[in-house]
Amino acid sequence: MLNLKNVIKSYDNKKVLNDLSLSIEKGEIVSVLGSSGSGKTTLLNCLLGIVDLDGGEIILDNKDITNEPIEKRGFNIVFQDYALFPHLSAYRNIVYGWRNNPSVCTQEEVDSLIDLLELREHLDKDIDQLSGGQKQRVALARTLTLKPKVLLLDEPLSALDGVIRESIKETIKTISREFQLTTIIVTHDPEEALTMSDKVLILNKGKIAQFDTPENIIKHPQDEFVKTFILNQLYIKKDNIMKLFGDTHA
Ligand SMILES: Nc1ncnc2c1ncn2[C@@H]1O[C@H](COP(=O)(O)OP(=O)(O)OP(=O)(O)O)[C@@H](O)[C@H]1O
Repeated sequence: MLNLKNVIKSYDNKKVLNDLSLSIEKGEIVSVLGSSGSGKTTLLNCLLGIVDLDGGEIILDNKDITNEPIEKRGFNIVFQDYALFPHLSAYRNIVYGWRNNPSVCTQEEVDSLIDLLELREHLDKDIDQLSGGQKQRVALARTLTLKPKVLLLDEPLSALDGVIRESIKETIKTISREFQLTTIIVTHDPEEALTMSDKVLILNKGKIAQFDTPENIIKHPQDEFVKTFILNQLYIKKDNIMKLFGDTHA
């Protein structure tokens, strides 16, 4: 279990994360949703250990990791741009971190990850020969060979279109279930957050507007921000599509 207790982070005397407390169960998929500047990336950076907290604690499996260095936390991230090495093949990218930590994962486990992510036929290809979805899967495989306790994904679907988005969504869900891997996804897209996650953390100006299941957020939005900002975006999308068919009462 991951616990945040009264987490505070300030920049220029302004609280960017303002007293966040929450618990995430092992194996849960949680999306962090909020408008630009709401503190999503800052929260990710605090979890990773890239920036220090100004107050509060981060507890992972009953251990206080607030002051642990990045490499000892057990968090791993797949960045929005995947951060793959363009001069290495897909396979060499996948095993890059594992080669330096071979005790973490067996060759059989690496092989089964490659199969799970349907990458076997692409292993010898250069990175620029891969589609966006294939690059995303290589980045996921590379991170998973390091057996993170918590997987962080920064806007994992933003560079992908329609069908591929849906297939990566399913892949992320499968990985999380199969490995009982706590997964935290940063996104600014309500549809993405609500359809991928067990719970959604909605941030508004560094505070928790609501931390709840997708169903509760839709059926019982906790405040005006959740109602007007998040749900309205979904209704606007739906309205726009219905207007195409001449239905103005969608
Ligand atoms: N290193 C920094 N120095 C000063 N201010 C910062 C720094 N990093 C972030 N901020 C400020 O903290 C606030 C939250 O930024 P953050 O990047 O966490 O938001 P976000 O929700 O990820 O936004 P976006 O969706 O646009 O990426 C913003 O007002 C930003 O200007």
